[in-house]
Amino acid sequence: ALLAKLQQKAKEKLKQSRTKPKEPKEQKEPKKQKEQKEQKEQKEQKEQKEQKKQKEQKELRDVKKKRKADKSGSEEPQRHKKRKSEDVPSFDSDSVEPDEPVEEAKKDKTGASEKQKKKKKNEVQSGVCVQSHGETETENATLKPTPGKTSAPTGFTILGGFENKPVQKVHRVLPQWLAQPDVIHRDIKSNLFPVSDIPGLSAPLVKKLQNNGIQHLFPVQAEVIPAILESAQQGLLIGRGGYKPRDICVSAPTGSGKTLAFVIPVIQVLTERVVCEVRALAVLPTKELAQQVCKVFRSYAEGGTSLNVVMLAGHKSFAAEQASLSELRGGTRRSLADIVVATPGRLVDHINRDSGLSLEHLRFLIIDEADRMIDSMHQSWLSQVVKAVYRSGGGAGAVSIFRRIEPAYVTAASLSPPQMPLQKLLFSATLTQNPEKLQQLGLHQPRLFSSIHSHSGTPTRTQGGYDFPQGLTEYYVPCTLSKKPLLILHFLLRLKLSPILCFTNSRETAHRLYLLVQLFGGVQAAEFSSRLSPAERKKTLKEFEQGKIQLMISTDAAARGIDVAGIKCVVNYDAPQYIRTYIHRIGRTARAGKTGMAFTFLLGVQEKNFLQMVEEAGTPGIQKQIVKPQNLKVMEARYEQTLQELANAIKVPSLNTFIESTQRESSL
Ligand SMILES: Nc1ncnc2c1ncn2[C@@H]1O[C@H](COP(=O)(O)OP(=O)(O)OP(=O)(O)O)[C@@H](O)[C@H]1O
Repeated sequence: ALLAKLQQKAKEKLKQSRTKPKEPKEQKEPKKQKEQKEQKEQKEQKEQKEQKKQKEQKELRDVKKKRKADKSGSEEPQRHKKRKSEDVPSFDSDSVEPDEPVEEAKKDKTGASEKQKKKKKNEVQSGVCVQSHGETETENATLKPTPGKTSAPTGFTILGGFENKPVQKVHRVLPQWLAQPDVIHRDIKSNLFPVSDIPGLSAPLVKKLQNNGIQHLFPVQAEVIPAILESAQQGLLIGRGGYKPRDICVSAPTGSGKTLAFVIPVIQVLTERVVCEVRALAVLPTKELAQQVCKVFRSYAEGGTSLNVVMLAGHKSFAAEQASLSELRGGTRRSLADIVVATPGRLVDHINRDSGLSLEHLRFLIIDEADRMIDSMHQSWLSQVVKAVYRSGGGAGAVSIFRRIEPAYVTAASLSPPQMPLQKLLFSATLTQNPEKLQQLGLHQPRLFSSIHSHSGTPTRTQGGYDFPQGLTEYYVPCTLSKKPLLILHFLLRLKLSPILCFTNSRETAHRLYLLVQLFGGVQAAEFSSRLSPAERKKTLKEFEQGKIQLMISTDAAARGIDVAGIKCVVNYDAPQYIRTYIHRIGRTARAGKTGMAFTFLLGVQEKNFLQMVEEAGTPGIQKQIVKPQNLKVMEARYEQTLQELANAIKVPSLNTFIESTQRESSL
């Protein structure tokens, strides 16, 4: 307006100068002074107005603030501060925030306040990447590009986050049933329970146990037997209260008596059955284990019950197994088996070839060596079994208790109609704690029984570790490859540690060592591996058990579950590669509360890794056992001669080749 006024005045002046004669110079000066004076006055008035406006705004804000403070007296000061900007409705870019010190409120060249800059700096430090929109976007639009910084082309401003930050440790959180198991005491000897005191155990079975020389039950049996019996309290056809019973998982050390923990309750529950149908199925990973478990089932089924136990493990021809499963009478097929003990491969064969194995009445599915069986899930044996169990669907009438429909989801509706339950019972000395692996088993409200670790006397469960038998003493023997055979001979002939169960990592090593010991003489040895037929293996095991064999050299075929009484010493001729293998191997001794020793021969390169692996597994302690070279010297001459004989016998061109091949196989 001032400019327009001045222009107007200039125009008028020009007009006057054209019409009027020019005034003398002295007359011009006062006019200019007058104009400057006017401008000054106008400026002062404007400044006064501005100050007044600011003062009013401040007063208004103060009043509002005071009111708010009265209203929410308990509010945190930080939150209150944050609201300041919200409380100032007419805050524009030119006004100075009155509550802040003047320096802080000062604007920089780009128009952003110090406070805003600080906020931005914090965001950069915390590595936040925010999308700029609304107010921030406008700010960005007016921001002049700073050297070294690139503005984001897509509406996103990258504020940083490239610097190294410490990675947060992820802690494993187990489901409650895995994290809080029912505790089983690991110390067998001081936790024996008289058989007659076990709740729910029938008198005939108590008698049978006593007749078999069992006066007391081991901790795992005292916990698990009543739990299984309780879940079948209402009989075979219906779960307790009409509901499906909980599945049971048991993790207890090797040799702690897990077999009887499922054999006894299953026999007791099935004794009440009227019609013979397959109601219990035990699945085990190897033929030898199936035979062993079958033997235990038979010993408790015979005399006193009419239960039939059938084994499907390939020890007989398929046709012979088929004949033992069912018979045709009066045009209808009748089951001849109440309890089936099987290996997964043979079991699936019988299901697929419809050999007369009906699982529609199955009440107990026992998975022994469960972790190993989960590993073999790729064979999909479990899904085939479950399919066979629910094959009849709703055929026997919609509300009949014989109706069996595989529950997809557990809901009130799916659980309310009573139906014949299928209960899974899992057993292992090294049961996985991996919920993802366990999920493959489709467990229903599982209940875990697990042994305790009591180094300090306080019962605490091994975290991520394993349980070792109480009576076991572990040793490792540092050695060289060429001295290994001499060491085993030293253990047998000089230390008199027989019977020894010796493990190698391959059947070739087992075979060569067997030949070497045979040629050396003075020791009754045998090998046990897939080189032998099932019948030969059975014979070897029997002879070993009878004490006819002093040294049994085996692959991991005998590492799991094999129960041979009287093994004093286990030798890991080749160090095992996995901790689970180690635990099962050494668990062939110190069984049923007895004592035993386990030696592991370690090459220099293996020592560190092996000891770390065993330590992490929670070993109560592994001792170093040094065999002095002079102790082996007496046998060396004979040993060299034997090696030559062996080289000729197995037609290996030179001794070096023998040693080299052994080296290759036994390297970790
Ligand atoms: N209550 C008991 N009293 C005496 N001996 C028992 C008792 N229970 C089991 N045993 C014996 O203890 C030994 C080990 O039992 P079992 O084979 O069931 O152990 P396990 O826990 O299955 O071992 P693994 O994990 O190695 O398979 C067997 O010889 C068995 O006869």
